[in-house]
Amino acid sequence: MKTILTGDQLALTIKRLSHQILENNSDLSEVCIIGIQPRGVWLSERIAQEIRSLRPETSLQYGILDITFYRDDVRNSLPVANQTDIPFSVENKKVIIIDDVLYTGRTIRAALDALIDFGRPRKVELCVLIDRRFSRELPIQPDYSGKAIDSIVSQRVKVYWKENHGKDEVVLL
Ligand SMILES: O=P(O)(O)OC[C@H]1O[C@H](OP(=O)(O)OP(=O)(O)O)[C@H](O)[C@@H]1O
Ligand SMILES: O=c1cc[nH]c(=O)[nH]1
Repeated sequence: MKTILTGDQLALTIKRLSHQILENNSDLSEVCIIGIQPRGVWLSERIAQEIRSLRPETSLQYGILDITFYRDDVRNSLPVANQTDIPFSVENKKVIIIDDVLYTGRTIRAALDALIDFGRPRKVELCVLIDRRFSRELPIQPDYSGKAIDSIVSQRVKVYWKENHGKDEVVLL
């Protein structure tokens, strides 16, 4: 096991990603942040919280999206859906999709399909905490990346969150 990000590094990375999103989007009224269920939501909530504290005067459009029934891969177990909550229109907005790990790109492909059911965004960007680069099976790349790592198929990135696991840490198993 190798630590990719310690708790302190993770906190700094989340701050950086939030600042980069603000740097590229001065007008937050046109922006929607959407966390991918289940694991992307831990990250998206932290980023949304950070952006709200940096821009307390604006109300951030924040939602969560389940992609279970849009996946193109067969799972061994019965699929269990999570909640989707997008209480605003994405029509003509800039949507920033947030997930914890980008590996093959299939989750994000599914997320794009699921998102389109809510309208036609003007632009969609992708923000991930860990980019397992050179592992993609689809032409999908992040616009905001916490850390890009090299890894092999037998490895797995695991992201631990205080709220769920009692600690903040990212490891490569
Ligand atoms: O780019 P991809 O290959 O789609 O992998 C990335 C996804 O994998 C993880 O989810 P999850 O553990 O639910 O998916 P997995 O079982 O495919 O790893 C992670 O939270 C990402 O959503
Ligand atoms: O390493 C990986 C690959 C896909 N999903 C994860 O959560 N970790």
